[in-house]
Amino acid sequence: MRLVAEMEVPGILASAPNPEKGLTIDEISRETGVNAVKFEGILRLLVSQGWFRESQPGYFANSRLTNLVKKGSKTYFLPTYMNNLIHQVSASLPDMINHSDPEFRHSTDHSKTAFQLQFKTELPFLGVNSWLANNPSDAYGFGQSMGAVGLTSDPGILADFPWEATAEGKDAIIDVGGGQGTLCCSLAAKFPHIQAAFIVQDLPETRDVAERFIQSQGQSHRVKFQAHDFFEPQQRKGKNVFVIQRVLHDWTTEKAAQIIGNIRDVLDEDSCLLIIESIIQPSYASPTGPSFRDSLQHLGNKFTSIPPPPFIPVDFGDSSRIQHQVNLCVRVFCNSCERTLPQFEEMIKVADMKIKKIHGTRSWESITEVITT
Ligand SMILES: C[S@@+](CC[C@H](N)C(=O)[O-])C[C@H]1O[C@@H](n2cnc3c(N)ncnc32)[C@H](O)[C@@H]1O
Repeated sequence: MRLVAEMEVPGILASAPNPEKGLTIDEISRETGVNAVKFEGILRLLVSQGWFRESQPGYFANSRLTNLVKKGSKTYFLPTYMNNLIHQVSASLPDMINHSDPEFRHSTDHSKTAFQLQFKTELPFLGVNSWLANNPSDAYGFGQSMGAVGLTSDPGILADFPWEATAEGKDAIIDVGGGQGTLCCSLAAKFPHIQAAFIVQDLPETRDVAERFIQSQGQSHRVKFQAHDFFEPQQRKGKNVFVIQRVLHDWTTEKAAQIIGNIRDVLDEDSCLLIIESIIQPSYASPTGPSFRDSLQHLGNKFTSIPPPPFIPVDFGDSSRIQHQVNLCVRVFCNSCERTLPQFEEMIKVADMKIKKIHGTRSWESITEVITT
């Protein structure tokens, strides 16, 4: 994917005399200078996964998916930066899990991961004084990639939660560890009537990528960046909606509890905390279970374990692939994980809080409302 994205194959096929028909492998080879025989096998594999089409024997054309890897598209950094980094680091996953030192194998330290093994560094991947903090171009690539991931989850997150009612009468919606501000920008664009300010809190090195992104979305007047270390006391007090998305999965239970504890300290009856993150379900399948019709009766606008029909896994198999993939990503980079419901409850209990409600969404993540005990 990195190869075709960097070679700008989508653009080359889009400028073919007939883009529906596309180009032959020899024509692509003439345009790009790569070896036709070597490149054809790569294109065929990508066709089999839907990334391109073979419009007629020997002709390759763009598919709808190709737009995702087009230069200039919002998702361009996934094939060209993040997936590449994930592939490099994943190569050391076996050496992390089965490390010769038992202390390393059982460590929960975020400096004892596949990332440090692969990159031969002592620095943790992200956070204060991390590898990202010391490598601005990587911080930029990572910020852009997180923004692209946001595009995959924002539609469901926005559609399946009462954002306008929750923001009513509030001073601000504050996205803690909000990266480049994708969620705030998506919320601001979809809900023009929300009066509350949108604040993206993240480390100072994220400011540049965040402010550029917010400006590119035309939201600089409503969405503001604020440098804030979430291990320090929360500075924003008042009537606020705190949101924390895809952050707690980067940290151990104790550290994650510390992060939400700092938000808990400023919560009162006029403010709330929403955790947006996946909840991992078991993957076993049983030969017994309700009919499809009865199973679907359990679907509703709240998190619930839907009883699977016979031979369908509890996590609905491949539908939960992204959650399991992200689970391993945070393992290789941060020595942490996506949580199961009991692990989620444990983290919230350690922070001396409790779950009010878990909202299932059509995204791959749930929205968990958390309150003080
Ligand atoms: C996995 S990214 C998630 C970003 C964003 N919430 C999203 O969903 O796209 C984790 C974010 O936490 C930020 N972060 C890490 N350590 C932090 C700290 N100590 N204080 C504030 N933000 C931090 C990183 O800069 C990064 O933007």
